[in-house]
Amino acid sequence: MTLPRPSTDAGRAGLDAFVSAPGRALAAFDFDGTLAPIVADPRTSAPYPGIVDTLADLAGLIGSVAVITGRPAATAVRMGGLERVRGITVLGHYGAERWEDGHVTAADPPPGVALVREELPGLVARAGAPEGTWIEDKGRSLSVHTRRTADPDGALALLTPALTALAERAELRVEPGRMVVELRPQGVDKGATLTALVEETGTRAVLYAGDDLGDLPAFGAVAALRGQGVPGLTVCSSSEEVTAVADAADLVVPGPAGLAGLLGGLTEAIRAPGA
Ligand SMILES: O=P(O)(O)OC[C@H]1O[C@H](O[C@H]2O[C@H](CO)[C@@H](O)[C@H](O)[C@H]2O)[C@H](O)[C@@H](O)[C@@H]1O
Repeated sequence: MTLPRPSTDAGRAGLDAFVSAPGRALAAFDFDGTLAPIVADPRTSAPYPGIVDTLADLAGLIGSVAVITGRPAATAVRMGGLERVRGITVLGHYGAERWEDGHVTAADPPPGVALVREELPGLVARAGAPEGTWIEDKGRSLSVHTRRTADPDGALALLTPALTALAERAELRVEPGRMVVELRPQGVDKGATLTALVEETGTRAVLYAGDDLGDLPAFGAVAALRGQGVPGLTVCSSSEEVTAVADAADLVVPGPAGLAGLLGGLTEAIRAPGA
């Protein structure tokens, strides 16, 4: 299997460094839209067939593997069967939660989350949310999904002003995503989380793959790490729903299926260098 060629010089250098010194490489992945295909009902998400086995193979060859997700850490582990990947770190809620070896550590959520939990159903109803709008309560954040409405973008446009006002009152952050708006605690994002993990693990080459706007801070972190002498590769799991991520990536693969191919190619390239 031939490895795809990143479109940027920095991405090519990142890929070369990753494959040539795998023992100090970190591969980190978003979950929904990256490891798991997008589905209409978030409660039914599942990894792309075979991708977790491929990830487990790769994990045995490189320094560190992580998933950094907007989901609660334990939810991503359960939905993904990620406990099968030896040594994996799963950072949930953009890094506010950490799952390792079956244990979750996290600080308490700020009080604004309880305020949003109380007020969100009434606010969504008063705003005239169309049928199919769904509130996902993730414990330390809440998301309003519109994918199952007749006009998801229109529903988001209708609801976002009121959601933004509620987030301001609750001192929470508004996180836009694929047919979803999330109200979540401030002070953490995937970029800071990835940077901290790179420092903690002594990583010398980093790969980050994502598909949505919430992944762009991690792409920014890879760019900043390059400036500090850590080569890196950003990978977009592409969709027609979000083009900004492809625009920012060194390498674009066609969705989770394309990522599965890339992971297989990396595994082969590390096992048989120069083949
Ligand atoms: O950081 P991620 O792992 O990508 O999580 C981001 C959000 O993913 C989920 O929503 C998205 O995936 C759903 C299932 O495919 C889809 O129905 C929805 O439209 C997407 O926005 C999840 O439900 C959210 O809580 C996550 O924040």
